[in-house]
Amino acid sequence: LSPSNGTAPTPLTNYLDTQYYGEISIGSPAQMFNVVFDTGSANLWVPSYSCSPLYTACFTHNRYDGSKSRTHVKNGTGFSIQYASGNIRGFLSEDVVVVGGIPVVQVFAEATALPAIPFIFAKFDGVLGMGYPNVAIDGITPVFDRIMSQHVLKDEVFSVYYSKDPMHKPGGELVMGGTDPDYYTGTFNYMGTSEAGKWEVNMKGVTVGEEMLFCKEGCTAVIDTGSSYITGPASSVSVLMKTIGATELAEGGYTVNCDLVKSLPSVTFHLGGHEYALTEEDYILWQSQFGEDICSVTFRGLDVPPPTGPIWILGANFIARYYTEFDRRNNRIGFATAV
Ligand SMILES: CC(C)(C)OC(=O)N[C@@H]1CNC[C@H](C(=O)N(Cc2cccc(Cl)c2Cl)C2CC2)C1
Repeated sequence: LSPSNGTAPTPLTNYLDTQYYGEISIGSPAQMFNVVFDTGSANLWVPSYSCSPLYTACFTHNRYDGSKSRTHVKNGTGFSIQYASGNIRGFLSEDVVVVGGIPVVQVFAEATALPAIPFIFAKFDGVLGMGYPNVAIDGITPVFDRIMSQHVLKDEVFSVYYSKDPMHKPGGELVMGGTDPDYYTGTFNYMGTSEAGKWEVNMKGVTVGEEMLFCKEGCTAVIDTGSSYITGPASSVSVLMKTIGATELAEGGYTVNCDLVKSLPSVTFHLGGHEYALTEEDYILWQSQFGEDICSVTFRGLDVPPPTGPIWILGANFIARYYTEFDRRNNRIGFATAV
């Protein structure tokens, strides 16, 4: 722990503004893993040493070997996660997990089936869910809950900074127990989570330029540190893309003519009585490939079926603009302007 102030920082690496991950250790002696700290889920999983060689994605990542850890406790219960992007299967184990210098005895999943799509593209090894316990598969107590019950944190909160500047070191920071004033300016605006058990809030509307076009009767916004982009209902996003003159690519992405980027409108999210605007700098990913510029739009259409949906998911590109505090003590989320 940082001396006496009860906060525990973990530096994050930024990969292409789409994957932000930090290092944890599992086992004794420590086996190191890069994980996404994902507020949209609540389980910890890493690739397993006993992953079948059929799964290439296991062999391009660090794998946990329980037989090499003297603090490993066998469990063996089956485990699976159905992501929108692919499922993961494996089994449960228990061992000492160290996050930000804080050790916890944690039940986690060893993945033995890791689909190449999408995990061959992942720079991280696994996922550490920072969601509420009731999102946790198999009712496993999440890591942050185990850390809170040790009463070592100053406040029962964690905060996330995602940098957009490739030169800026580190690429981001997770702070457990508080916030890091080095990475935001001004004050926090808070809003209650819409249902006690998820990192989501009520959104009052989405404005493009000066006109409120979407979510006019109110809707739900999920603040998801594990998502790269902003997603909204497919119909709304396709209208939004038409409004800004974007064209759809095969795999669901959108691009705009780079010459038009500077004249693009702001997209503003009305949350908790405040307006959170993203300018074209925040939502256009400008890449030069083979000498030509590609300007992709970091919005995606995604239809989440009721009762969960329809929802908007505010991911990394939103968090990169608005430093976010996730407050478990008061069941609220705070935003401040990121530096
Ligand atoms: C219902 C439940 C299973 C809990 O839902 C979730 O877990 N929902 C998760 C919500 N947060 C994003 C997660 C996700 O999409 N990925 C895949 C991913 C994201 C960005 C970049 C890459 Cl390369 C990848 Cl592979 C996990 C790595 C975080 C799903």
